[in-house]
Amino acid sequence: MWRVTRSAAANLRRTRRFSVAATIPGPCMVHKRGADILHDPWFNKDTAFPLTERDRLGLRGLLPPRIISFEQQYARFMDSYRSLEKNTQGQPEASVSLAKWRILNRLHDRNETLYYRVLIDNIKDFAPIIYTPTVGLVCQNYSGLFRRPRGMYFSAKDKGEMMSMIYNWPAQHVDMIVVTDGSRILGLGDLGVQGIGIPIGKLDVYVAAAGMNPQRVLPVMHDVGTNNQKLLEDPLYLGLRQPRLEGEEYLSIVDEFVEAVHTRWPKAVVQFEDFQMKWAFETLQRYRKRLCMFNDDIQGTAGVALAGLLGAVRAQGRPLTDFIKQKIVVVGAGSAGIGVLNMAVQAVSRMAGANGLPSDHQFYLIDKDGLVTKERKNLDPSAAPFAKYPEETKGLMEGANLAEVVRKVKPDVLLGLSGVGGIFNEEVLKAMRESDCPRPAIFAMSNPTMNAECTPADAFKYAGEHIVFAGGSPFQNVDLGNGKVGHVNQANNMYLFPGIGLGALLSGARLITDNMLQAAAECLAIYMSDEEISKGVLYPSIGSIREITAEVGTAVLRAAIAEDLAEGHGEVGRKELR
Ligand SMILES: NC(=O)C1=CN([C@@H]2O[C@H](COP(=O)(O)OP(=O)(O)OC[C@H]3O[C@@H](n4cnc5c(N)ncnc54)[C@H](O)[C@@H]3O)[C@@H](O)[C@H]2O)C=CC1
Ligand SMILES: CC(=O)C(=O)O
Ligand SMILES: [Mg+2]
Repeated sequence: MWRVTRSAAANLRRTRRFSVAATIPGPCMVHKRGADILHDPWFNKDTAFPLTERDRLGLRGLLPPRIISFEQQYARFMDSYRSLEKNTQGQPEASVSLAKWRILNRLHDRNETLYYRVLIDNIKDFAPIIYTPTVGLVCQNYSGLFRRPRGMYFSAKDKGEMMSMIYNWPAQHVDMIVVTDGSRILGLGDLGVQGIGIPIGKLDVYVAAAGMNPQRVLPVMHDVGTNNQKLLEDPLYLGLRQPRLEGEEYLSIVDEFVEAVHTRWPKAVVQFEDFQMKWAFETLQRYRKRLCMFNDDIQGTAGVALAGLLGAVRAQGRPLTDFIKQKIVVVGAGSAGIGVLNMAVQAVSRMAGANGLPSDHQFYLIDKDGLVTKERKNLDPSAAPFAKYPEETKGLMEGANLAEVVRKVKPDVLLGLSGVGGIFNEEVLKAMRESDCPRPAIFAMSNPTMNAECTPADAFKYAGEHIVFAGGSPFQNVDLGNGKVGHVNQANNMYLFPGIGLGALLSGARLITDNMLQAAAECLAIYMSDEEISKGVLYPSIGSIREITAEVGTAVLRAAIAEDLAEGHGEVGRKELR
C-alpha cells in the first residue's frame, strides 16, 4: 500500500550495514570505534573499559587511565543517589523527585548497561521516579527538561514519509514498541508531544520487569498537534503548534505508522498507551486483528483491576464465584473504566456459564454527569451495556451524584478511574461505612498521586479500618495506631503489561486475543496466598515484579499455544514451544 521511496531503500541498505556491525543481541561485535563508542549509551562502559578493549576499540587516551570496575561504578552511582536523597530532605517533593529523575536520566543517556542494572536491583525505589508519579511531572515539563532525544517522533508533517523514516531507527531488530499520541497522559490531560515520557517509562519497566533487550525497544510519539492552549503558547514547546488532527486525517497518520512498523518489524508487539478514549477504542478495534497489539489502558488495566476485584472477594472470605453477586460502583466511564467493566463482564459470564452480562448484574457506572442510566441523552455506545434501566436503580435518578449512589447501593467495591483527585471525599467515604460488605474495597486507581480519588489515610479514617485499599500510584501503608497497619496496594497495570508483551513476543502470535489477556489476569489473581489476601494484600510487592512478569508471560504464552496462535520466536519454533 505504501510506496518504498528511494530514500527508504537507501536507509534500508544503510541500516543493514550498520545492524550487522552494531545491533546483534547478546554478546555482540561493536564495529564502532573511539569517541563514537563513548557517546553511545548502548555500548559505553565509561571508565570500566579494560586495557585490552581500550586498545582494540581505539579508546586509549580518551579516558582517564584508572580502570573503575562496573561494581565500583554501581556503588558510586548509588552513593550519589543516596547523597541526593539526604541532601534534599525537607525540600518540596516535586523538586526532589525531578532531581532524582535527572540523575537517573543522565545515566540512561550515558551508559544503559549500568542504568538498567541499578534499575532492576532497585525497582521498588526507582519505579516511582521513572514511572508514576514522577513521570507525570516529567511529561508536564518535558520541553524544558529535554536534553537528548529518545525514541521516534511521527508528526502530522511526516505524512507520506513514514515508511522511509522508520528505517532511520538504528537497530535492526525491535521487539517492543510503546506508542502514544499524548492526548490523555495519566490523569493530566493533553500534553501533546511531551507525553513521550510515558512510552519511555513504560519501556524502562519492560526492560526491568520482562528482561527485554534495551536495544530492541522503541518509544514512539504521534504528534498530531495539541489542544492544550498553554503548550501552544509556550515558546519552548517542542511539538507541532497546531490543534489536534481529527477524523480521517488523524487515522491516516496512525494507519501510515502501523503500516511502516509492520513492514519493518512484523513480529514486534505494539502497546498503545494514553490515547484519549475515542481513539483508544477506535485504534484497538482497527488494529487488533491486523497486528500483535494491545491497548494497555483498556486491557492491561482491566486485568489488574479484575485480579484486585477477585482478591477483594477472597478477602471477604467468600468463594470466587461470589464475584457475580458483588455490587461494584465504577467511577469514570473512560477507556480504563469501561475496559474494567468489559473484562468483569467476561469473568461473570464465564462463572455463570452465560453469554454476556446477566440481567441481574450489580455494576453501576458513574461519569462526570453522574449515574449512567438508559435515560442518558447521547449515551456513549461503549457505556450503553452498563447503563441501568429505571427499575434497576434502587430509586436513583439518571445523573445521581456519587455520594447518593454509594448511600443507596451500599457497594462491596468503589473503584475510581476518573482522573479526578479527591472525588472520594469525606462524605463518599463515610457512606462506604454503611456498605453491606464485611470487607469493602476502595480502589482509587487514577494517576498520578494528586489525581487519586482519595488518599489511603482518608480511606481508612472515614470508611473504616476494615476496608481493603488500592491506589494507582504508590502510597505508604497507613499507621492505624496500636501497632495496626492499613495495607496499601498499588493497583497499576505495570503488574500485567510487561508479562502481556513478553508472552506475546515469545509466542510469536500475530495477534493478542481476549483469552491471552484473560490468562494474564487470572495468573495475577491467583498469585497471592490466602494468608496475604486476608491481610488485605491483593498484589505482590513491586520488588518481585520480575517473578510475577515471568509468571504472567508464561500464562500468556500458554494461552497462545492453546489457541494454536503461537508461531515461535527466534530459534524456538512452533514445535519446540509445544
Ligand atoms: N492504575 C492504573 O493502572 C491506571 C490508571 N488509569 C487512570 O485512570 C484515569 C482515567 O483514565 P481514562 O479512563 O483513560 O480517562 P478518560 O478520559 O477516558 O475517562 C475519564 C472518565 O472519568 C469521568 N469523569 C470525569 N470527571 C468526573 C467526575 N467528577 N465524576 C465522575 N466521573 C468523572 C469522565 O466522564 C470519563 O468517563 C487516569 O487518571 C489514569 O491515570 C488509567 C489506566 C491505568
Ligand atoms: C498507569 C497508566 O497506564 C495510566 O495511568 O494511564
Ligand atoms: Mg496509561
